[in-house]
Amino acid sequence: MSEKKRINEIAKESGFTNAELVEKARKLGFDVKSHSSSLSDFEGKQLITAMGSDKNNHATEKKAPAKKMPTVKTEKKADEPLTFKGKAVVIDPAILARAKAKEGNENSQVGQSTSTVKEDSKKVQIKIVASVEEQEKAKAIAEKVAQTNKAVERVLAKAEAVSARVDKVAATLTEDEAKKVTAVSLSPEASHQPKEASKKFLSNRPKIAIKVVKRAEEQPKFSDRPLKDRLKKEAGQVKSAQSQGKSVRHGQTARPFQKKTDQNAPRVQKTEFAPAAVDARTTANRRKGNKNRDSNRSEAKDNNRFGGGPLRVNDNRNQVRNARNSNWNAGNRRHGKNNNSPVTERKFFELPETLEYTEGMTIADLAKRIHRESAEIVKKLFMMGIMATQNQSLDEDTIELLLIDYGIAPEKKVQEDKSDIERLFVEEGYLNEDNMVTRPPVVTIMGHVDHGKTTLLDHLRKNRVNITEGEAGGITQHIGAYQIDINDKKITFLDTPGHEAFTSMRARGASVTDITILVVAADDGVMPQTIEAINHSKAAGVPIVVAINKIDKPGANPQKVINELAEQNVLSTAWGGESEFVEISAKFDMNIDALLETVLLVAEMQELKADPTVRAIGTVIEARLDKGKGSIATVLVQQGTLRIQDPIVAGNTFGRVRSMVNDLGRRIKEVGPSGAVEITGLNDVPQAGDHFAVFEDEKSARAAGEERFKRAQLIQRQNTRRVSVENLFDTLKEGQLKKVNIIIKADVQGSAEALSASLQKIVVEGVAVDIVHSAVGAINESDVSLATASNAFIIGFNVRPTADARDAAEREDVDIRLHSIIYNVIDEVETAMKGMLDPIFKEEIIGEGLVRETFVVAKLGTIAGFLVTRGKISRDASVRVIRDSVVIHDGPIASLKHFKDDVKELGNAQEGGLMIEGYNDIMIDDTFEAYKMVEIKR
Ligand SMILES: Nc1nc2c(ncn2[C@@H]2O[C@H](COP(=O)(O)OP(=O)(O)OP(=O)(O)O)[C@@H](O)[C@H]2O)c(=O)[nH]1
Repeated sequence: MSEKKRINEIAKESGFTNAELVEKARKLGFDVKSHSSSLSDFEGKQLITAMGSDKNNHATEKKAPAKKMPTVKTEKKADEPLTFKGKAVVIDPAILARAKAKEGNENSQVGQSTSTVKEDSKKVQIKIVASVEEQEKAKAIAEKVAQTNKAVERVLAKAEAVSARVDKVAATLTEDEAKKVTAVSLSPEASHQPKEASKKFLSNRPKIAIKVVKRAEEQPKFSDRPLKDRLKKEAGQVKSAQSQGKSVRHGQTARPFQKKTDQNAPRVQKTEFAPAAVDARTTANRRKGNKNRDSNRSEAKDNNRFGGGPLRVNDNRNQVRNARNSNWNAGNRRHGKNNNSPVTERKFFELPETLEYTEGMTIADLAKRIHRESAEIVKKLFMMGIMATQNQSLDEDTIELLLIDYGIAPEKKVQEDKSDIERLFVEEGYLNEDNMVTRPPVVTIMGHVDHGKTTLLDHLRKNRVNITEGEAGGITQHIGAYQIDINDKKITFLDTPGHEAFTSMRARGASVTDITILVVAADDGVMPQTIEAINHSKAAGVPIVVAINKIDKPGANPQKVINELAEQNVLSTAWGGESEFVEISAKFDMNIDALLETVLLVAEMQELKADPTVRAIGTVIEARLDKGKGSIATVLVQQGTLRIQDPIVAGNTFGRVRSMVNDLGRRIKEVGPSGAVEITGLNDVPQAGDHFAVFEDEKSARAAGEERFKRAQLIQRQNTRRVSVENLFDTLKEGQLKKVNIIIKADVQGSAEALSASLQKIVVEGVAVDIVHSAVGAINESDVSLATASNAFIIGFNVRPTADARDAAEREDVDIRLHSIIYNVIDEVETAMKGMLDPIFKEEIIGEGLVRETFVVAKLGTIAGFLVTRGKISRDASVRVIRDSVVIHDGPIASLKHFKDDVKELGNAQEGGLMIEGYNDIMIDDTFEAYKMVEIKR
């Protein structure tokens, strides 16, 4: 059985190509289609034989490479990985044969190969030498490194390793690149290099050269080319932009440039493109006014990077990032707050000529208004002796001082003080004239003790209050005030007899009384409290209706009362005076109607009007705290109408009217002018005499109430200054007083009158003395109360204040002057009014001492060793030296010592040393008394 073989198998075995064999087979007449066609054993042999005869025809040409190649391969195997044209070769005899045949065909220069190899080897050597020469620096470095043998060996070893790596890299390179790289050592020609050449190659450290060559070639491959291109392109853009006169944004041009420059292989780019970059940057800088210092700094960094060497690519990249950041930063700063550009100077503002200020402005507010720094104002205030911080509120005086200092005319802004409810009582425009209606008079009953005030009030309440049927058993409630009807007209009575309430209310600035009924008992006549009541009424400018009471009594003498009242300047209209006189009997209801009609008449004369349409304002008559209901206040409505749920401010309290009860105990929903009601709903208890006002809403009521409370506390702390002889002149100077109010209390009427007449004669420009009250008797509480209400001071002539009055005066800070010589009184008041009152000092002896020893100290003087025999001797006292009962010296103490220590004072029975200022003649057994000058209150 003959075996069959495929042509490709024969080709493998014979070393011929499939095509050759197929072609030959066809020529021999075998039936073959391709290299996979089969031939019998015989045919195969025939084919080989035929091929063999052909081969012989070209023997030299083909065999030479065929035989040499394996040799080369063998050599290669020993030393290096098998490569062919720089590619790894698989060791397969058939492929090798085929490849060889192919190469033979391509070159057809088998005979010349040896010489070519030789030439190439020379080239390689020349090239190596050349490259070594070119890389002198590298050599130098290598030589330095190779100063020790070990180092040289290490370098050589490294070179070998690099060589191996180069081979590896070359294997992966493209054919062209491989050609370049292996031109030195890896070309097929080079592979034919003898071993000696290889050794020589190594000894000359060709690998280092190769390394350098490789680096030089790699550089452009990885970064140089594209970067160059980009740089060229962008530099071109910059140039073209410049040439077109376009503005080149720094951030757009300089930044990309930096990036390129940094990534580039150093020298080439620097020399080639730096000028363009500088141009671009210069342009940008010029446009920005050279503000961008950072960009210059980053430029310097760039320059430094140029010297960094090609191997620091990554480092450069980082720097590029930094440079980019710095550029961005620079760009941002241009727009941002941290601009490094020169600080813009504050625009100068002229000071205003006038400035409308509000009290309580802070320094910062003021600084803003006058366009000056707060610090400047703080400094200015400091120079003026005022320590303040910029957020501190300034008072009116300080603001005005400051503005005047700046040359600005201060103008206080008139602000509506919502918390100032008092203004509503005097403000024009709060009331509407068109809505005005007649209102009932508010009457207070005053008079001396037991003259029948309470009897009259009770009688009026019980018999005149219009109690309708079914109303609380006809019993009126005591709420502090009530209203009666008489001839369809109403009269409001304040239910507090005496003048305490009257004065206390007046002292609080409230003036609710329209008419005073002065009750004088016909059987008793004018008594001290009658006079006080008269004076109170006069001081308040309230008309008096005199009720001569108890005319039913057998001993009643109305005429006497009229006469006495005339002495007090209370004259009947029948006598040409201003007061109405009515003779009554409160107890027996005589002439009460006449009294009430007289009151109404007087009221009519007064033309008492009110506007019931406005929000209510009025005065607190009484107030108390009820355990169940809380704060309860009786308020007298003076204007407007008070309604349930009204937001209200009363004194320093606030709230909403929760309930209203009238004098009949009836719950009502509203009350008009001159009506008195008891209200609940206030957050605290107001005081009698406090004003109240209804607000538009609870919020503003609360705000006003709180503000008033705050201010009241402040005033309390400031301890309100009352007029006294000491501060009289200052008070007059401040323009607060046009009248000096004086209350005179004397031992006898004659003295009081004489004093009163003398004081009224004092003439001080623009000021008049007003004797508010002049009476006989001790200074009592009522005098103090009147003095408080009238801002007066009291002169006691040969009289003393009662203990209560003294306490009250101290409490209310009322000045009481006690004298026994009229001239002294007049002199004091006149001096005070002229502001010439000198303080009075009194000598106060604090202690005595006895000199027991004297020591003379050079340069110092005589020191007296002494014993304190009475009281104490203090350092700040003066001493009077007494010898044989005669005062021989009087002067201040220079030093006081206890043993060697300086002391402030020495007590009784203590010993010490003493020096007297300017006196050294002190002797043993001299005595001395120590005294101080103490200012005494007048
Ligand atoms: N005969 C007579 N007695 C009267 C009259 N009015 C009052 N009285 C009596 O006088 C005394 C004192 O009367 P009051 O009403 O308490 O006098 P007051 O002024 O209120 O006295 P004080 O409350 O102490 O200030 C009482 O006993 C009354 O009865 C009157 O018109 N005729």
